[in-house]
Amino acid sequence: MVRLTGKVLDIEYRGVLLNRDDARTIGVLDGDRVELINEEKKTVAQAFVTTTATMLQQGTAGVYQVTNRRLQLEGGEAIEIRAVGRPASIDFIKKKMDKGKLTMEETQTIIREIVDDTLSPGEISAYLVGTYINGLDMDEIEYLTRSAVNTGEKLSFASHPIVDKHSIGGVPGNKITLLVVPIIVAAGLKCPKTSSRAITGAGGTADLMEAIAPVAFSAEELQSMTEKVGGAIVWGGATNIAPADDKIILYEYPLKIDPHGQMLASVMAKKFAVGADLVVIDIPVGRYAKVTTVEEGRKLARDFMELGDRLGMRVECALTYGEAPIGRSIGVNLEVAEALRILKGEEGPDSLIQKSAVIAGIALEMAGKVQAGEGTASALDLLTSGKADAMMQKIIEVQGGDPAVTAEDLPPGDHSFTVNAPETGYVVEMNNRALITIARAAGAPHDHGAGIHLHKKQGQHVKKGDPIFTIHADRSWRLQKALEEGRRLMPVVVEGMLIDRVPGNYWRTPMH
Ligand SMILES: O=P(O)(O)OC[C@H]1O[C@H](OP(=O)(O)O)[C@H](O)[C@@H]1O
Ligand SMILES: O=c1cc[nH]c(=O)[nH]1
Repeated sequence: MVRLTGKVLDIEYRGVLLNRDDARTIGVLDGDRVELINEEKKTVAQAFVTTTATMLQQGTAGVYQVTNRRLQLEGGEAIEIRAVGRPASIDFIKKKMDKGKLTMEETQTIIREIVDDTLSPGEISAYLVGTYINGLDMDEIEYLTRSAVNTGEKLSFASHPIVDKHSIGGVPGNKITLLVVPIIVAAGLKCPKTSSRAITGAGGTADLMEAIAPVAFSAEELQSMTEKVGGAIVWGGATNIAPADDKIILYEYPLKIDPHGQMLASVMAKKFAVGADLVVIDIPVGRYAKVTTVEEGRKLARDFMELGDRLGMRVECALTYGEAPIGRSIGVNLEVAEALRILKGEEGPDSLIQKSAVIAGIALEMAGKVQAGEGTASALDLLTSGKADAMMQKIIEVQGGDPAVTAEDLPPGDHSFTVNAPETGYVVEMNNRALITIARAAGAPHDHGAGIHLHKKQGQHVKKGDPIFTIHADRSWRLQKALEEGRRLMPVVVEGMLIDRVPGNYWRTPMH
């Protein structure tokens, strides 16, 4: 055991930086694990070793911010450091990479070490890719779900039922939670909704909600907000509810992957941990969605229901149309503005209103609020009567946002480019995946003004020169990046007499 002086490094990363001479004394090489002890607080972290003796003064250990959250150093305290062996999970990750079946104990160890920040980004990615390529069977998915819940906190409500919804994502513009949750709560049900940030998309529900209210709350706060107004829409990554989830999503996001077993566990762990009794799952089906055929969607629905049975939750799934974006907007401000307009009774796209009403309607029927077959109409009634809007205002307020927020407070980015129809004809294809790539290149979801507004949708007739969609960005270099992606991907196909024109010169005239 070696004693060094702790120095907090103002870098949002995990690990500890050691002077190469101290590393030699401790007996570790760059990348090895060390245990760090600050009085009663301990953690295991990866050591990074300086290549010169002067980069970090000998006798000092530089602790990165993520690791310091466990040690809580202010700087200048003496900390004890010793070498420890490689994490136990690495053998289990290797087992999955070799197509093995993981036990409950092995899964629990992997998840515990992810939550404790013991595993390095490379090891977490190896685990994810192992599960992506070799899959997880239903036992392994149940172990993963239980482990994700056991490593965090659970909510416990005195009155039931607790109703929840979740979308598997994969379709752009899917802002339905901003309508579905207030409808469910306006019907008198409790819905403590936790959402993730974008995984494969250009804006997850947590990203969207954050534009109008804080979303980072503890499990206790989520419970008390739900008890007070009936519901809330928060970011799962801040709650300590299934805390492994967000740490896993962090490595799925750049790869744009959402492995089947991880997705089931991620969604259902969040439902189980909030104590949900009744759950509606939205499964968008479309050529460029996560689920490409109805058969695949039915199989996934059965998996969700089986997992629900094993965990004691009643699950119903809706296979929804995922060929085209939902509504006419993609990206944070554009999507939230579209949802707020509908809540305020202004006109909005049918695809968004109908989908939200169908999903909320299933929840109302499951909870016995209405007879079977009457859910959609009842949900629409709650939406058009303004009751869902009043409820959304309460939810925004209880989360610390401004309940008077309107669509006008959420402007699209100033830098824009409109793509016009090259020919008269029909919009025969909208490639969802390409639209997401373009929106992300424009800066979504980090830049709230970034995204795409669709003037036309699949199947609509356009005249030559009609605007088809506008890309918005907060920064001009981001807009240029988005245009490069657009030229490469050609996300919209208008079919008239001309099948294609190379290069597509409709990308050439910027409109501001
Ligand atoms: O980025 P992609 O992969 O599209 O999906 C991720 C989104 O889907 C789910 O939506 P919700 O929480 O049910 O609204 C997640 O929580 C997240 O917001
Ligand atoms: O919350 C979610 C949604 C989709 N996929 C996941 O892995 N988690």
